[in-house]
This record gives sequence, structure tokens and C-alpha cells, in this order.
Amino acid sequence: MDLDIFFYIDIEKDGCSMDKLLIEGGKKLIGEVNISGAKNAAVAILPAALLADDGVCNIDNIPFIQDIKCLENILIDMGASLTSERDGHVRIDPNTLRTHVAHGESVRTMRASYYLLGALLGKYNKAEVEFPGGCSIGVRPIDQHIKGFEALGAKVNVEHGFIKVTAPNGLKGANIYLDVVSVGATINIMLAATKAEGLTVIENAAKEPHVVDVANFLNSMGANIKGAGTDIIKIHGVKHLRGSDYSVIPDQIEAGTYMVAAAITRGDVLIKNVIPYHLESMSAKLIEMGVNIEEYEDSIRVFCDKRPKAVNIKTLPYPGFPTDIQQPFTTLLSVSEGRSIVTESIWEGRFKHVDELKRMGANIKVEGKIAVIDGIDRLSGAEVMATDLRAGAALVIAGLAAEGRTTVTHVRHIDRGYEKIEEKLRKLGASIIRISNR
Ligand SMILES: CC(=O)N[C@H]1[C@@H](OP(=O)(O)OP(=O)(O)OC[C@H]2O[C@@H](n3ccc(=O)[nH]c3=O)[C@H](O)[C@@H]2O)O[C@H](CO)[C@@H](O)[C@@H]1O
Ligand SMILES: C=C(OP(=O)(O)O)C(=O)O
Repeated sequence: MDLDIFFYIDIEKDGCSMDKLLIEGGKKLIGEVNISGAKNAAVAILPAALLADDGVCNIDNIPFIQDIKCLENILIDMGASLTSERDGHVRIDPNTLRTHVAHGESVRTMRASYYLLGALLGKYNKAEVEFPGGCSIGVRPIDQHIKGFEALGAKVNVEHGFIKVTAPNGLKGANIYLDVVSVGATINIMLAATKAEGLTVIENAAKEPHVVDVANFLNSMGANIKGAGTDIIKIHGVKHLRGSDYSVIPDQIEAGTYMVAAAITRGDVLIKNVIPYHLESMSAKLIEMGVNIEEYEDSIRVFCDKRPKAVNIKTLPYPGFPTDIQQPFTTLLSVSEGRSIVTESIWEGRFKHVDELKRMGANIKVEGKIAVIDGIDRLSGAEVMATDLRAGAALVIAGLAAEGRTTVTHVRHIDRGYEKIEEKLRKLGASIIRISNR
């Protein structure tokens, strides 16, 4: 039975109104999908643009997602001028910025508001930012960010829910060895050190494509950053940064999500506007599972005509298998042939989707960081809750493959990081609608 388009008001138990996705499973995904700009690059590049001493930044390939909307609202509240001339474009004029303080619900909701600390510290030698939010996937400390700011000569205090950072005598380059490989700390230190006096060296730096993208953007503004993409990044401080034109890299996790969706529905999808090199850990796993992959210059075709085989996965910092795609892959493994073991080594709370997948019949046992998955023939549709962004994506994928109807609630988590997910899936032939109360 196909879904009819309908509309009704729904108020969740906690009093907040929320959207739901209704999916009628069992349709093969076939066709082409365009991948949007990378969330985790864009959310750092917008704060980085504040560092321009003159001129404006024109940034393209900005994804149309809730985290970006939140960030834009924060920047506008702080006085920056933001306009857009076309889809995916943002023009930021930071010359009208009037404060080093960022607060409010948007700051508290999203993770990446922490990049305002590095950007404002680099610009004004001071920053006050409310504690960030983001996905509830485990303890999310920022001790390595703080250690980096302190090494550059800043004082850091936590008061009344704010992180306050000041460097009245300016920032001075330093050697910083990160105790853990942290994307956020690497980027935040880079932002702060870009205009510090002298040389900053970050050792044990994160190597993710979004780290490289932020460094490339800062260099296009006149920064002198070398080594991004390796585990030693060298930042020679410069006195002046200017506005620049830039285009954000494609989102490797959104691409990975459509790769998994193609495989689980035994479909045939050409995933466009990607950098195939960034997808290699995911492509390799799919090939190991028996899924067909063809790589082109800026697209990748994923097609599958038989049941995928079980594999083991361990999440690791780049170039390892990304934690952010672990949850969608868990869904695929839940209907693959045989037993798979998934080890989540980055976030201790990133198996919340498993309880929801069990409602759909999945046979998964979680112990600490490990999930043991015994593949079943088919999931069955049920009402399930998106507990976080990628859990939501994992449940949508489950719904696409399941027998009957799946309702995914708490879609606001998915909207944080996926542009028009139901529209993109519908164009590929999925039967999916949003029940909206807006
Ligand atoms: C907005 C954004 O880009 N979010 C991504 C970013 O989150 P985020 O930047 O928060 O993640 P990190 O790379 O910093 O965290 C990696 C690991 O380091 C630990 N840690 C981190 C910082 C710190 O000061 N101390 C510390 O111990 C964390 O607990 C975690 O175990 O990278 C994660 C790892 O690829 C991704 O899952 C998130 O999607
Ligand atoms: C965990 C994620 O995002 P955030 O760090 O913004 O919560 C993610 O993108 O999967």
C-alpha cells in the first residue's frame, strides 16, 4: 500500500510539536541523488569567516539544514550581516559584528557553536560562549580545546554555563600535543592560532576532510596553515585576514547514508557531487559485503542485487571508518547474512538506535562498545524514535527496507544534518512522507 499525502497536527508527550516521517518499506531505490555540502565543514567555515579583517566571504555549497539555520541566527544576533543570492550560497560580512559573546538556545542546541570560541578568540582576543549541545552520543568533553587555548596564552573560566576565554596580552604560538584525536579541538585551535604571534604546531591532529576544508578556507583568506590532513599541522600566525570566495566540500556522511540506503533496498543509485576518495572506508566495507560500487570523478554508483554479507566494523578517526556512519551501517548489517561485530571506539553512547531497531525485529546485542548483530531476513515496520541525528538516518534506512509501515518520530534530530531527506528519497522512488505540524 502506498502512502497518501495527508496532514495533521501532532503534539508529542513533552508538549513540543514535532514532525514524523512515515515510510512504506520495500521499494528499491533507483536513480540519481545530489549530495549537499558537508555539515561538519560548513559549521566551522561560517564561524571562520568572522576572522576576516576586511572584505566579505562568499561561501557556496552550504547545506540547507537546521544546524546551519541555528548558526546563521547566532551570527545575525551577534551583528554579522548575512545574505544569500542563490541556493547554497551565504555572503557574510563580519565587519558589522559587535560582540564577542554568543548565547541563546541555538548556541546550546548545536555542537559546533564551540567554534565561535576559537574564531572570536582569534579575532578579539576574547570570547564568551554558552556551553554547546549536539547529539547525545556520550560524554562530550572540551578539555583539549581548553588546553589548546591555554597553551596559546589564554585564560579559560567556566561560569554560569558560559566558557569565557581571554588573552589580554594577545595569543602566542605554541606546541600543542592533543591527548586524543579531536576534530573539534584541532579546528578550534587552528581558528584561534591563525592570527597568533609566531608558530603553532598541533600534534596528533585530526585528519578528517572537514579539518582540511577549514584549513583551505582559512588559507584562502590569507592564513598560513600547512599540514592539514596529516597529524601535524603548522600554523604561522598572520596579522591580517581578508574575505574570500569558497565552496564547501560534499558531505561524506550524507553520501554514505545514500550508499547504505541503495544497498539495503537492493537498488541502483548514482550518488553525485561527492569526492569518492573521502568515501573509501565506506566503499571498501560495502564491497566486502558483496555490494557493487563504481567510482567516477565526482560521483559513485552503488547497486546491489543480492543479500549483503555480514562484516566486522570498528569506528576510528579518519582515514578509519567514520563513527558518524556507524548507525546506518548497523541497520544494513541487521539484515545481512551472518553475524557482524561492530565496535564503536569514539562515542560510548552511540548504540541508542539499537533498541529502536529491535522494535523492528533486529537481533542485536550490545555490550559496552560492542554490538553483536545476527542478520535476520527482514525488518518489520514499527513506530520508532530518532534519538539523535544518525540514529534517525539509521531508522529511516530501516524503514525503507522493512515490511510494512514505519513511523520515525523526533525528526528534528535528522533535520539537524540532512537536507530535504524525504524529498531526495522520494525522487529515488521511496514511499516516504513527512507529517508536519507547521
Ligand atoms: C560538529 C562536528 O564536527 N561534529 C563531529 C565531531 O565532533 P567533536 O568535535 O565533538 O568530536 P571529537 O573529534 O572532538 O571527539 C573525538 C573523541 O575525543 C574525545 N574528546 C574530544 C574533545 C576533547 O576536548 N576531549 C576529549 O576527550 C571525545 O569524547 C571523543 O571520544 O567529530 C566527531 C568524531 O569524528 C563526530 O562524531 C561529530 O560528528
Ligand atoms: C554527531 C554529529 O553531529 P554533532 O557533533 O553536531 O552532534 C554527527 O554529525 O553525526
